[in-house]
Amino acid sequence: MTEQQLIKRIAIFGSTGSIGTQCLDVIAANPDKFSAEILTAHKNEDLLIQQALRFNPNIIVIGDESKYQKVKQALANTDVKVFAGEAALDEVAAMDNYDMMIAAIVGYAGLKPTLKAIENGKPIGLANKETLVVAGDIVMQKAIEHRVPVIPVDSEHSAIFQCLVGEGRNKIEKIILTASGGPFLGRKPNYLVNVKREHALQHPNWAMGAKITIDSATLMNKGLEMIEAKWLFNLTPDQIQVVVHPQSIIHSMVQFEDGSIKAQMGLPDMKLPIQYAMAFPQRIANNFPRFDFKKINTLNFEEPDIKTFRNLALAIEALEKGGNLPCVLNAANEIVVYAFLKNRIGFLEMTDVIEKVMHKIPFVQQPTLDQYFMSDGEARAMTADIIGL
Ligand SMILES: NC(=O)C1=CN([C@@H]2O[C@H](COP(=O)(O)OP(=O)(O)OC[C@H]3O[C@@H](n4cnc5c(N)ncnc54)[C@H](OP(=O)(O)O)[C@@H]3O)[C@@H](O)[C@H]2O)C=CC1
Ligand SMILES: CC(=O)[C@@H](O)[C@H](O)COP(=O)(O)O
Ligand SMILES: [Mn+2]
Repeated sequence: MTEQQLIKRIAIFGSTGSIGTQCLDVIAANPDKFSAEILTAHKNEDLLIQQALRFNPNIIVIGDESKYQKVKQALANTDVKVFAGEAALDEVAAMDNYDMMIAAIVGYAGLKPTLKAIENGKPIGLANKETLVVAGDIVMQKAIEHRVPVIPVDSEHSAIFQCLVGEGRNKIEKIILTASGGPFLGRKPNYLVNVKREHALQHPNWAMGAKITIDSATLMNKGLEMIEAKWLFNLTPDQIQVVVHPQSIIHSMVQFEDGSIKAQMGLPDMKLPIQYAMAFPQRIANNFPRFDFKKINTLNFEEPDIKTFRNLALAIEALEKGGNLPCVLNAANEIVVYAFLKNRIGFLEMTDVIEKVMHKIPFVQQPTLDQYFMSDGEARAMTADIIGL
């Protein structure tokens, strides 16, 4: 954003998703502060067209090339430029016509455009945690080289970020990531063996896309978030603790060297961390519902059951060993979640398959970006093969 420009031009990569649509809600509520400059979708061309007609962005990208003609025709009477295909995401991320990227694509597909935006010097509002799980060392190193702020959108990491504002060089003793526990909190394997996608998609506190909702049900989401936190806040694995907090009111906490703990709280509503990342370092007044201590007067905390929810144990193993193991874990997880959503694999089988893949793909201690890409491809192929996809 130039000094004269008051409006921050936002590029939403993944505008048709849960985060993307809420980001557009924030833009719609603050037309004096933000505009939607770039919007991208993968398959949902109808919603992308609607968004383009409403927000009049400069550029849109439809990932699925077979939908290009339909989108182009629908916007024939507008000035919106339409691009299509995976490569277009990288090309558009490398353009100069926006001030901040909101990285809201789900999964590994978000990595390359986010890297392009960083190389292009654009600040990132990062929802796509998989980007840091796959190649966190390279992504954060590039962000430092290009002096690009990576501001977390993920609610827990936004909470930690907010707790750290004003702390300067004060040392973190540990962070405490809160986990809702998902829809199966307290359940044991004899119950989980039979659960189906419809039940697993019922998150108790958050309405989110399908992939992250299944990750929350298996506790893989919290494992991915531990790895995400390591890279965002430069932490060692023993500085990252997970606590189950079923109400999702405390979004996470930081404990400092003197033992003092800071928490960030609020009702579970992703518009708040999205807006915070977009407006940082300012806070913007809004009419989002407020947390009322008189209405919810009990906040509970307990240890995560990693013997039952073994995905979290696998993610901790990947966090501790590092190298390409988090990338392999992520790739295998993306495939098993896809298979579970298609009713091709059971809830507990997901963990067994991920474990096999993690222990079969050759370990690389310090991968290059190309080696991360290769590990991702090998892990996906092996996972699909084991499942029989
Ligand atoms: N939802 C939430 O509340 C939270 C989400 N996050 C993270 O944010 C990210 C987005 O999550 P969420 O919004 O729930 O996901 P959704 O599934 O709701 O949306 C995903 C978005 O990515 C697009 N997309 C999917 N696959 C591809 C692909 N291969 N190439 C390009 N674009 C693609 C989709 O396009 P289309 O719909 O057109 O196919 C859609 O716009 C995830 O990494 C998630 O972990 C983090 C914290 C909270
Ligand atoms: C909203 C958000 O950030 C999600 O990642 C959320 O935290 C999922 O909840 P749990 O993984 O704690 O169930
Ligand atoms: Mn989260």
